[in-house]
Amino acid sequence: MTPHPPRPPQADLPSPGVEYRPDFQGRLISACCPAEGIDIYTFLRHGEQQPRFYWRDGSQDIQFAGVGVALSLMGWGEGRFHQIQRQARSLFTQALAMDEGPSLAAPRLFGGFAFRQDFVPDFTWAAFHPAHFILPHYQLVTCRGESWLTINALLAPGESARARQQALQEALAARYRLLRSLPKVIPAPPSAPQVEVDYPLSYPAWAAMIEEALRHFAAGRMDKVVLARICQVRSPTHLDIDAALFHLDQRYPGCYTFLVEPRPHHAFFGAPPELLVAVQGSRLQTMGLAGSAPRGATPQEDEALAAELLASAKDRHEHALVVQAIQERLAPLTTALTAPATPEIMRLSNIQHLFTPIQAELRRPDGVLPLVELLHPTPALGGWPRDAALAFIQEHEQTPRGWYAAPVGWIDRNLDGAFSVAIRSAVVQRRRAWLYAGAGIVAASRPEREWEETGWKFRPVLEALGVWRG
Ligand SMILES: C=C(O[C@@H]1C=C(C(=O)O)C=C[C@H]1O)C(=O)O
Repeated sequence: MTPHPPRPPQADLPSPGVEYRPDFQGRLISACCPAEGIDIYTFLRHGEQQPRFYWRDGSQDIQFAGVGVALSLMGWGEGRFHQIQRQARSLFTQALAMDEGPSLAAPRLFGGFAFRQDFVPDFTWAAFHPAHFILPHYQLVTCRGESWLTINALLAPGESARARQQALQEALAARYRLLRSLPKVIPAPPSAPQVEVDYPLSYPAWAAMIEEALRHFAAGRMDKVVLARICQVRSPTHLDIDAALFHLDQRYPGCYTFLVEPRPHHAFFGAPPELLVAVQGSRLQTMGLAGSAPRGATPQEDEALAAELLASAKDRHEHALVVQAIQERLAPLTTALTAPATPEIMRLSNIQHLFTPIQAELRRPDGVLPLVELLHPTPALGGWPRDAALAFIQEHEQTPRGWYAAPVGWIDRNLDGAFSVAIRSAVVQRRRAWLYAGAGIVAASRPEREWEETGWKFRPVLEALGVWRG
């Protein structure tokens, strides 16, 4: 008997029957129209019985929302980034070019990745996958006073493009009229007075995990690890995600508010301040964000806390590891890599951080996903060295991270896009929410201070759910 030839690496092979194939499932066809007068929260509320997506980049004054599914793309294991890239490329290169609107209105994929490639959905993350992107059936984009409504679908092999285009335009016009006729939704202020809030990880267990990390540092096995804990909220009534998003948009205007709800009532949302990476053509933007201090009660106190943070050797070290790792990973792929030598302060309603903006030009632009793969997780969410930190997290954190601290964002038809890291976030199923918050641990960390810091980081989502209790 001849021996079997060695198996080729599995990572990059298409999974037959699972990966999107334009010749089987159909080619992308879409139509768009200006959507003057349609408000994004009204659009989202109207779609609440369907999968929904939302993304807001405060720095660009841009909001995207999606409702329903024209196509789902998934990826598994080590090859998950490549699998999504390959499917997105076939989707957009094979798309039928009809009714071209402005690039703002063009079809986009929304989604993200689990923190780990070996993610397995558990009860909390039942509707999530290791990599999952959705081309929404309806998509609404608003940017600096302009808004566009887009309808996306797949044209089955053999189907008439002209007839389908006509049908899509009629459906789009009908949806526009319907959305215009609905009363504008202004989500009520968050309020959940009778909720139960608990923190499943006790303080002694947290302190023991940190002491163990300190022993690893002392033994020279690691320099930094980001450790997280969770907060569980149970409410007698449904938690109002739309109100939470609205609140986060108002309260954290510079952050990246997101919602990924792949199945109704399985919503993952949050308002991270941290961009993992944005790519447009050859232009790349990212940041180092690590090192945290509370906000002061007065402007003077705020300034004093910021000055203390900038002068803290522990926080500067924690921050420098992030900036160095990002620069090292990007260096071979980029030119004109710039990062100021001294961090700035990023001030949010609940916290202040050390922040280093980083820019570069890509030598061989190929969209955003290869950069997401390269950078995730930075030492701001994993640690340093990466493998040792990830192994430590896997062994010692008691709750799987799911999609917490992982990339969420969007991809456009050029495969460009933007991804934040899904922190200051929660996964919500009707009356229950699980919030995640982590902190970077280095040799000079103290368990009680890091416990307190994770407490400040729960605050945005607790407030957004109407639950904040000092
Ligand atoms: C891990 C989180 O935040 C990260 C950790 C920080 C820190 O340790 O100072 C700061 C910003 C984020 O990169 C979180 O919010 O859950």
